[in-house]
Amino acid sequence: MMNSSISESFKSHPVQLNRIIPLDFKAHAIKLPDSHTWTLSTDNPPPVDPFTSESVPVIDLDDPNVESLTRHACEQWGMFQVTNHGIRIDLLIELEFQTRRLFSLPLEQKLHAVRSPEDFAGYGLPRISTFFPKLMWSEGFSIMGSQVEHASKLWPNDHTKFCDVMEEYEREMKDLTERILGLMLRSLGLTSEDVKWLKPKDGGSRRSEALLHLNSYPVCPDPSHAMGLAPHTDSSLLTLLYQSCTNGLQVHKENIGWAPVHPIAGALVVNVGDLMHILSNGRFKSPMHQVLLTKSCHRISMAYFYGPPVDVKISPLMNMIDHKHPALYRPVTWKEYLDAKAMHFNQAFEFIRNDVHISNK
Ligand SMILES: C=C1C[C@]23C[C@H]1CC[C@H]2[C@@]12CCC[C@@](C)(C(=O)O1)[C@H]2[C@@H]3C(=O)O
Ligand SMILES: O=C(O)CCC(=O)C(=O)O
Ligand SMILES: [Fe+2]
Repeated sequence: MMNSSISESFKSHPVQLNRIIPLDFKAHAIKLPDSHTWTLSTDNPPPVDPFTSESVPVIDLDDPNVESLTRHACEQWGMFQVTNHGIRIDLLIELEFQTRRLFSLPLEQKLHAVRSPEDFAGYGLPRISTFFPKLMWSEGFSIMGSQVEHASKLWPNDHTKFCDVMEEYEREMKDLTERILGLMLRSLGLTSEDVKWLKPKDGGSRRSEALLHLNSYPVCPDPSHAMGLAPHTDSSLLTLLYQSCTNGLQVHKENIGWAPVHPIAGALVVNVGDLMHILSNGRFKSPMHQVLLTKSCHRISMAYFYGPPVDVKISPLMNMIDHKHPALYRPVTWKEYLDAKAMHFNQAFEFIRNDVHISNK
């Protein structure tokens, strides 16, 4: 955990404090400050009508056709919701309770656990805030393991329950993410032999890594001129998101535009990450998504970013390559990819494309 890909990437690309420390949202509940006023482009088509058009697929993990449904969802959307995933509803309720408990603390108390410029863990603005002139109307808390140091700064005598819940959720997410990852790979015709790195032998540094990130989007005085989370793709292999019951998440789909991801009680959202896009040689898309705000609901969400062990190079899988489909990307570790993202944001793929960097031997 000390030398994780994520921690190493933050060390190489520190974040300025003015892109870490959130606003006191409660003190600005009446008027949106200029620092948070976005000129939102009008070239997006209006959001699709939820009753007439296609929406993000919902897959029952017990469905006999689960593999082909998964492949279709990953090729067409890069995102789907899963039900019958086996995560206990009381754990999800407790997770939401602890998350709301954290974000409802006064700002000065949350700042006791603020991230430092070279660290990924703790309280602060989304990392992608460095790429925009205006700030987003959101705050977050990043966890790897139980994050006792930061939690005990928030609640000096009363952090055990928070840490226990987060740790239990991380354990459950790890198993479920690996199960869904296996499903995605089988749906592409791959066997466990093809992806041995997925289940590395325990011990040493060869362990998959993950980050649990809690997101909070307070009620906003002027939602149409503010941004919850700007359009981005996830820098993971796979992200599992619990969005509780508030609206706001949208995913971008070719020929459709921005489509809302309607909350379904107890369901989890699965998001294809950039590394899965690379592994599948572009066959599975890592989709753009964003979060818009509302005037009346304080949205929270919990995103579990799953990635490969620190020394594994991710590149298009052999089975995805032939003379018609040459390898589009060169091999990268997760750290190298996070660094490319920290420098080039949504253009990161361009920097690891084969035709840009190396000539094929
Ligand atoms: C493992 C990850 C995933 C990161 C980068 C790194 C650590 C921080 C993560 C997030 C969490 C919040 C949304 C996001 C968009 C952000 O701003 O910081 C994520 C980002 C990404 O998916 O790129
Ligand atoms: O809040 C959400 O639903 C989206 C969060 C997200 O996209 C992220 O954390 O990467
Ligand atoms: Fe995301």
